Amino acid sequence: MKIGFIGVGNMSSAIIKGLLAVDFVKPADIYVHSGTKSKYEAFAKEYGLTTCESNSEVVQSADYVMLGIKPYILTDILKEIKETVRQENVILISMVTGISLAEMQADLENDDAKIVRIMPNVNVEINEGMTALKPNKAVKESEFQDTVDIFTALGQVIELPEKDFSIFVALAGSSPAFIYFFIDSLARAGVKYGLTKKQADQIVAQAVLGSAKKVLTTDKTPFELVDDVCSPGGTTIAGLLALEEAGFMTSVVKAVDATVQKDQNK
Ligand SMILES: NC(=O)C1=CN([C@@H]2O[C@H](COP(=O)(O)OP(=O)(O)OC[C@H]3O[C@@H](n4cnc5c(N)ncnc54)[C@H](O)[C@@H]3O)[C@@H](O)[C@H]2O)C=CC1
Ligand SMILES: O=C(O)[C@@H]1CCC=N1
Repeated sequence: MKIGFIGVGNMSSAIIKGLLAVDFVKPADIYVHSGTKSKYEAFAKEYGLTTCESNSEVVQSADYVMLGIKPYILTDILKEIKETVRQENVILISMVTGISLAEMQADLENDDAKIVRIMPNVNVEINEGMTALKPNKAVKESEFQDTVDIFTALGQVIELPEKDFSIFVALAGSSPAFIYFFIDSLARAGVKYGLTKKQADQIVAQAVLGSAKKVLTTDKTPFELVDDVCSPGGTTIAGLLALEEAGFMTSVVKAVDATVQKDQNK
C-alpha cells in the first residue's frame, strides 16, 4: 500500500511516526509534499520517505492520500488536485476539521471522488490514538476497510455519522490538549508543595494513565470509581468538593461547547 500526505505538520507527522513504529508500511512507500520545502524534505530524509514536487504528484504516486492541511486552505488544494483525482483511482482521507464530505465533493466538482472523512488525535504517534471515520458513497467496502486498518494500527477506531464529528473533535481530537493541561495543572500543584516539576509530571501522568486503563477495563461507571476513591471523611472527598465548588464539571462542558461551536463555524 502506498500512502501519501498533502501537508506534513503536527498531525500528519504523528500518523507517519505511528505507522513506521509498527512497520505498517515501508518508509519509501510514504509520499509527502507540504508547504515548506526545507521542512518536509528534512523530515522525509530523517525517516526515509519519498518526497514529491507537488500535491498532484502525491495523488499520482499513492493509493491513499491524507489531507493534513488547515481548513482555510482545503478548497484551494482540492481545486489544485481535482484533475489528477479524476485521472487516478485514489482514496482521499481528510483529517480537516469542520469540512463535510459533500463540501469536499463540491470543491472537487466530482461526486464520484472517493473520500473518507476522519478525525484522529495526536496520540496516533504512540499507537494509542482514537480516530473517527466516515466514507462517502464512492468508497468501496475494501477501500474503507484498508482505511480502518491504517487507523487500527494507530489505536482505536469508530465509524460515526458526520453529524457527530463536532462532538468527537471535542472528546478526542482536541481533548489531548485539555488532558495535558489538566496534568500540567495538577503537577504544578505538586510543585507548590515542593516536588520538582519532573517528579510531579511523572506522578500525575501515571495516575491519569492508570485511571484511564481502569475505566476501560471495569464494568463500573467513572462516577462509581469516584466513590471508590472517596473514603468517608477522607482526603479525596475534601478535594473533590473543592474541585466542584470551583466549577470543574461546568468548566469541562464549557470547553466542549466552545470546541463544538468553533468546529461548526469553520
Ligand atoms: N493537531 C492535531 O492534534 C489535529 C489536527 N487535525 C486537523 O489536521 C489538519 C492539520 O493540522 P496540523 O497538522 O495540526 O496543522 P499544521 O499547521 O501543523 O500542518 C499543516 C501543514 O500544511 C502544510 N501546508 C500549507 N500550505 C500547503 C500547501 N499549499 N500544500 C501542501 N501543504 C501545505 C504546512 O506546511 C503544514 O505542514 C487540520 O485541518 C486540523 O484541524 C485533526 C485532528 C487533530
Ligand atoms: O485545534 C484544532 O483545530 C485541531 C483539531 C483537533 C485538534 N487540533
